[in-house]
Amino acid sequence: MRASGPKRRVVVSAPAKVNLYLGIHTERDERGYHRVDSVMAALSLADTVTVEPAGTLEVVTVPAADFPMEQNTAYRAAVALAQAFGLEPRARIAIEKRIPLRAGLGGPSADAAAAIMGLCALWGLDVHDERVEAVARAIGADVPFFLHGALAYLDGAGDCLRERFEPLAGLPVVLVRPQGEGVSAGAAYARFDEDPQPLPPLEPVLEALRAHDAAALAARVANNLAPASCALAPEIDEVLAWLRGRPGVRAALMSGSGSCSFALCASLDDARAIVQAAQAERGWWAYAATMEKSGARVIER
Ligand SMILES: C[C@](O)(CO)[C@H](O)COP(=O)(O)OP(=O)(O)OC[C@H]1O[C@@H](n2ccc(N)nc2=O)[C@H](O)[C@@H]1O
Ligand SMILES: Nc1ncnc2c1ncn2[C@@H]1O[C@H](COP(=O)(O)OP(=O)(O)OP(=O)(O)O)[C@@H](O)[C@H]1O
Repeated sequence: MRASGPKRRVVVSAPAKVNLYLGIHTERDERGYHRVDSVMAALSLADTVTVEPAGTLEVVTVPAADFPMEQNTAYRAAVALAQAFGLEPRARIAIEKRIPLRAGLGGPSADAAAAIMGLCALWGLDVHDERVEAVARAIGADVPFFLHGALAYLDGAGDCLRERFEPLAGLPVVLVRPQGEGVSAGAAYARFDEDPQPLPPLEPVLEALRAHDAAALAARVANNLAPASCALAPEIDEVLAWLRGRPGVRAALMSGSGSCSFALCASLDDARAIVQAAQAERGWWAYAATMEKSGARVIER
């Protein structure tokens, strides 16, 4: 029988997300962060984060990152978590990357949430402790979502949980990211400020999710950050127009700050056919995902 107490090696799944609704307000908080209404869904596309004890703090990624380890959200999360609890951040964190970067799929945030979850298990901390929540929020606006489940509405800076919904687990979602640099979230918000867009209706989206109604949801998804991101990366519009003309697409929308877009599909076969066509006809990155039933979660310890 396994002894209770701190665990020795923990493997955590770090799922990507899409924003089914993103409404950016012009109002900002004391940090300069915009007020945001955000509805996010976790997906079956995921990084894998393995956390184990070590002499110092080390973060390695596969494939290797092109930026210093100290800038990795998982590294920053480990330092902040240890500091919040008066511990030394002694751990090795290995991240298998599958979620594309600068895509609006929340990869860096998911990795941070998974690292936090793994370190809590390793160090015997309660992941529901409010200090853990504060650490998550300090690392990135999307990080708290991944600690809270699979389908949720958040407000504040997009980091305050307001409502959780029964996951639409298994719902097919195809992801398509055009070639190019992608879009950084900060750049998209800065562009938004130059030409703020009206808020789309939020309540109909929440009603569709409360009713667990995927068809009603598809008619209501919206993102008012999309015009800003499309101005920075016009190829996003090309992807959206292409997606909307494919068989089986119920709705297509840019995720988060882009440059990845997604389509809610009638079937997984439709999603797979779209992946093939996106790769063969356009050379775009594409992935046939489904909605998940949980956010970041321990898969092995
Ligand atoms: C676009 C979204 O992904 C939608 O889910 C998020 O709003 C962004 O989440 P994120 O990548 O975790 O964002 P962070 O790393 O916290 O912030 C990156 C930058 O985006 C801007 N930012 C982010 C969130 C927010 N509510 N207002 C902002 O203005 C800030 O300039 C910030 O410096
Ligand atoms: N764990 C990580 N994985 C990938 N990139 C990371 C990680 N930690 C820090 N980064 C940095 O974050 C940058 C991407 O940030 P950005 O917020 O634009 O990403 P994103 O993939 O669009 O995610 P989001 O949807 O949360 O905005 C990378 O270019 C890299 O420099």
